[in-house]
Amino acid sequence: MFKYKCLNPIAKVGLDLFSDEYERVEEFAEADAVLVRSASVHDLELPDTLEAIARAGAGVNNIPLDKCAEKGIVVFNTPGANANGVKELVIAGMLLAARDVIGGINWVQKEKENPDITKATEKAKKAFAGNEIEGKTLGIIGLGAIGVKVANAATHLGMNVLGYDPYISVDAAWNLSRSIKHIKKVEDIYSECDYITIHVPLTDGTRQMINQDAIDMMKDDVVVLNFSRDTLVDEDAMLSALENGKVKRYVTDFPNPKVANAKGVLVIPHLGASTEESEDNCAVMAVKELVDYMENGNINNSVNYPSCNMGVCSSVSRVAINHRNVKNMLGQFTNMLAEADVNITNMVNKSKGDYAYTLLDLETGVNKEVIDKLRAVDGVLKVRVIKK
Ligand SMILES: NC(=O)c1ccc[n+]([C@@H]2O[C@H](COP(=O)([O-])OP(=O)(O)OC[C@H]3O[C@@H](n4cnc5c(N)ncnc54)[C@H](O)[C@@H]3O)[C@@H](O)[C@H]2O)c1
Ligand SMILES: O=C(O)CC[C@@H](O)C(=O)O
Repeated sequence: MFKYKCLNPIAKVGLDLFSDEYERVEEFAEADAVLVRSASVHDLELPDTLEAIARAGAGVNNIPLDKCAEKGIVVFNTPGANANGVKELVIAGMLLAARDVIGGINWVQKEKENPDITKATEKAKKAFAGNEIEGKTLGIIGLGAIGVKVANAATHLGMNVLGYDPYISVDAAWNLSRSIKHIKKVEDIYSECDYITIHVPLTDGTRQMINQDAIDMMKDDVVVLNFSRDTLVDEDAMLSALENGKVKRYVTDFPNPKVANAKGVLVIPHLGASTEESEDNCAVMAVKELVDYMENGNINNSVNYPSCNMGVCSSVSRVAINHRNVKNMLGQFTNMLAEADVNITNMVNKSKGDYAYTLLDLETGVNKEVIDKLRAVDGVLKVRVIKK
């Protein structure tokens, strides 16, 4: 029986994929597997029983990835599963920045008891006139699952689209419309675009990437959209730029006390992925990742361990070893098994950065003594007997 804990509400269509072998628990400390959306895991004590965390979403800045890796806890995310939901809200954000629909709707609410509202409308509406986005230039920083979808959609709205991503994946490049101009220097995005939208993960390298220097390079009246994470933007610099008229609108999906009531900022309460479709997609992908890891030891879409897949376990026994990516680990594992007279029928060893993972299919079962010996190897972080 496996125990799982949900740190946030997770869509039922995903949870329904857990078989009777899985029990939902209320205590984090009891869980073998955890599902999470935006709740922070940083301050939680990671139990020794915990094998895996699945982030039903893309951003993993709410999870201590290295701390988890050190404890042999594999962290998954669900790449692309909510990208369409975010794309649609980015397009809505651009339109709301271009046209004062919100000001207009607020005016109607204020005037809702006015019997002459029809006549008053025709006088008042000029205050809410705006611009069209067709023909304007959109710059996209980060051409991953979301950036590519925004780019392609914007071309269909008649925008000129410039894209910047020095680490673009082959898949993303294949999916990108040919009409998108590939930009090599991010400075060109800043200087050429009427709308700029950022779709990069929050890391130490991207934090505050939209800073005073970046804003200084931007065109007057630029609209900046941030559906990625608030700390990607130096919001003090952004608020000054709104104040002095350099930036026309800042559209953000991340309310905080600084922006919530600031003039010129359109603040959305983190709704990018809040669609039934995205929530379902993320939950289904996250649960499938956890089940395959718990039952077969396979790793798909991990952000702190390598991908590793040996399919459904059909051998007598399977053992998984999470370990550091250092030399002679495999040699020690195979020697120990040979000494215990255990034949390895299939084996995969993969690494990602400082961490590695080895899956071993065995012709016979292994006893506790051998498992304890494997656990004692310097650099081994976790040993799991997936099938006895
Ligand atoms: N608002 C929401 O509800 C919501 C929903 C999903 C994702 N997000 C945020 O959006 C981010 C992106 O999501 P995604 O699904 O597109 O992720 P993704 O991993 O598919 O794409 C991120 C892209 O950013 C690129 N990149 C990384 N560093 C860069 C840099 N310095 N300059 C330019 N490009 C860089 C990567 O190469 C990659 O192509 C997530 O990390 C998350 O923080 C927010
Ligand atoms: O779960 C959510 O609602 C937000 C998800 C989003 O921020 C992500 O990074 O995928």
